[in-house]
Amino acid sequence: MLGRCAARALGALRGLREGAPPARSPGPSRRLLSSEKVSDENHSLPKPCWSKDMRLLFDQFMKKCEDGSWIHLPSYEYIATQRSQDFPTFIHASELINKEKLSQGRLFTKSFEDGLGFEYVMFYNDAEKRIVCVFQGGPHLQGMPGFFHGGAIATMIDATVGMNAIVSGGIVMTANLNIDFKRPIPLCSIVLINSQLDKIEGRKLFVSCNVQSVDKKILYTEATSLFVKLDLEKKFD
Ligand SMILES: CCCCC/C=C\C/C=C\CCCCCCCC(=O)SCCNC(=O)CCNC(=O)[C@H](O)C(C)(C)COP(=O)(O)OP(=O)(O)OC[C@H]1O[C@@H](n2cnc3c(N)ncnc32)[C@H](O)[C@@H]1OP(=O)(O)O
Repeated sequence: MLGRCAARALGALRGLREGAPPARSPGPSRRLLSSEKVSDENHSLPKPCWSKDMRLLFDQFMKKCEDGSWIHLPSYEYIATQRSQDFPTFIHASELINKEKLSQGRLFTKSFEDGLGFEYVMFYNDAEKRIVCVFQGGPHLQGMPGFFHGGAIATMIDATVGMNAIVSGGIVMTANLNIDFKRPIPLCSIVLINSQLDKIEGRKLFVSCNVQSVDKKILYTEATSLFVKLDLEKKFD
């Protein structure tokens, strides 16, 4: 059975999509799909730009979802601005940023054309408090020729450990992120980002992660992070 915090966070994630109907149930999605079905709405569903290997991994994880031990996490480009009152940081941002600009806000990882930037899908295991992200990076994420930019890797790590912290703790922000880049990651390869909630101390959530090749033979990156649950009474300057 899904923990209360995880259920609430998952329900909120679904309801945050621009124009999305309110989430009927905060429980996990039981809608099982395979890579043959293509959607351009929920970005964590198979798209034509996903490689065969990415689809294969998607199908393998969707199989693991069948007994409820793993949950396929949804992912959308836009966060409904009408829900922004729920988030103190957004309230502050809306005071500083032009309303029109704010309405153009889009999740950074979703700002590239299909296949050129960040293609990914995340799966959550509530019993083990971990998330696996299957990431296919596109050619526009290049740093050193032929390899991913370190900032692109950091972004995907932050997104994955961040999602783990959100599902475990609710509304959080990254306070600290330490990354060891051990091997360069070839451009356009598919990797697994394995994140794990290590401990919770009051408002602090400690999440670690590694980035591995799909065959798990190469350890590319390791990271540790600290997320802090936002104090809803506090105003940010
Ligand atoms: C449930 C609904 C979910 C809705 C989700 C909506 C959309 C989801 C869609 C996609 C999500 C994708 C995931 C993306 C993740 C990306 C996250 C980010 O990138 S966040 C952006 C980068 N981070 C920031 O800008 C944060 C800037 N910092 C701050 O705002 C603040 O410092 C703070 C982190 C909020 C903490 O400030 P606060 O005043 O609240 O706390 P304190 O300072 O009192 O600290 C509390 C506690 O933590 C310790 N702490 C704080 N910072 C650090 C640090 N850097 N290193 C070590 N320890 C730190 C501090 O010492 C206190 O500890 P203690 O209580 O023991 O004294």
